[in-house]
Amino acid sequence: MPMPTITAVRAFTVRGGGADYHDQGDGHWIDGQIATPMSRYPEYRAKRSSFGLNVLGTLVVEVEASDGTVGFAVTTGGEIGCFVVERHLARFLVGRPVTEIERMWDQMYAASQFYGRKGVVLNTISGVDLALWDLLAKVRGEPVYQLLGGAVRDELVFYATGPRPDLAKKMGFIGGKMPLKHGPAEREEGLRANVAALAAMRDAVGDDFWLMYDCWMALDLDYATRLAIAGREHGLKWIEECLSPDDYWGYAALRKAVPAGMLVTTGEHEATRWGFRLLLEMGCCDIIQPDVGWCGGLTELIKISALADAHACPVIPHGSSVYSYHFVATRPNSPFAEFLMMAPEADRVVPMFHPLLLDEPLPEGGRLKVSALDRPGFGVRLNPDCALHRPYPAA
Ligand SMILES: C[C@H](O)[C@H](O)[C@@H](O)[C@@H](O)C(=O)O
Ligand SMILES: [Mg+2]
Repeated sequence: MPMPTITAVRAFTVRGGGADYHDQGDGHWIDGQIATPMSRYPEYRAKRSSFGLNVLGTLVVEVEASDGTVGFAVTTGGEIGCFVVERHLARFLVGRPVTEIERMWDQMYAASQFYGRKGVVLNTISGVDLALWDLLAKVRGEPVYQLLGGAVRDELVFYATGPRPDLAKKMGFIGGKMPLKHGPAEREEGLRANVAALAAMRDAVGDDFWLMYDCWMALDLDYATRLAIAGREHGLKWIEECLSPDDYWGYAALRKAVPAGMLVTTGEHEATRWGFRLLLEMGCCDIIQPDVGWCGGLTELIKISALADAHACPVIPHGSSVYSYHFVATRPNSPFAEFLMMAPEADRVVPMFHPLLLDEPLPEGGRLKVSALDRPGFGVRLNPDCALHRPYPAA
């Protein structure tokens, strides 16, 4: 039976949460003081929105097939992403059978290599790829994870990211990853405050609950090494994304410098099998954390994950709601997942891409039954109350 073909591709942007989950407005922990590469400039230290962390906004990609089925996905990409989709990538989709995801991915990547390869262009390709997987799975009437080889576990278990691991423990999560507050520009006083905050949280959660620091590219090798050594006595399980994503050499050195038993993790701002090949072959980290909405989509994450598995390196995707859940359910080397606490005080479980997606499944007791994913596609709907803007309608 011939498969439907793609008849239309549409790209929208939307503000206020959604896939650009850093776009939260005032009073949310995720826009509080968190160390970043911009923290060396005091005027950009208090809030990450001050230097534009939320500048892109959400990209919504819709792909419609000849039988009327519509697949969609959301990622971080905004108007730039809309331009790339409608003025460049759509030509590789329209007219193609919904099954030819590999061909469409290869043409999107090869055709944009002269200006893409990573960053917002790979975010955009990821968004298109996820929409294609949503469309194909809907045409076949199956959840995406069933197209990926089926579940290898009955439930997903999550660690929680946010400033309140003490609350996350009470909610049943297996660990808590805190954003690092102070960077090297705040010198010894800042380092002591980072360690004191970890020590206080360790006292609050007890010895067996995982505690991690997310350093969001803010550190240098010396500072990261000293933080890791100081964190050891407080049971710091892993130290995440300490350095620039381009400093593969620094990560390789850091991994040799940290105390035995402490893990070095990174990857959320890396893209494609080639970027992750560098991380793996240079011995940069113990866990890779690709974001399926940024690394190239599911089509690329399948390749990245197989490469990591050959290196015995776990793949714990950066939190991306249903888009990572459907993947993690199917991979033995993805034994747990990340859940970003998107309530402003990190004190309750709310949908990660709130308010943009309806039917987003939520962990209960820090766990999510794979059966909660048993709806066609990724199993979510766009919230009709969220105003979508289409800046580059098809010419
Ligand atoms: C909490 C971190 O600062 C980032 O906002 C977060 O998106 C990312 O680094 C993560 O690992 O969740
Ligand atoms: Mg991170």
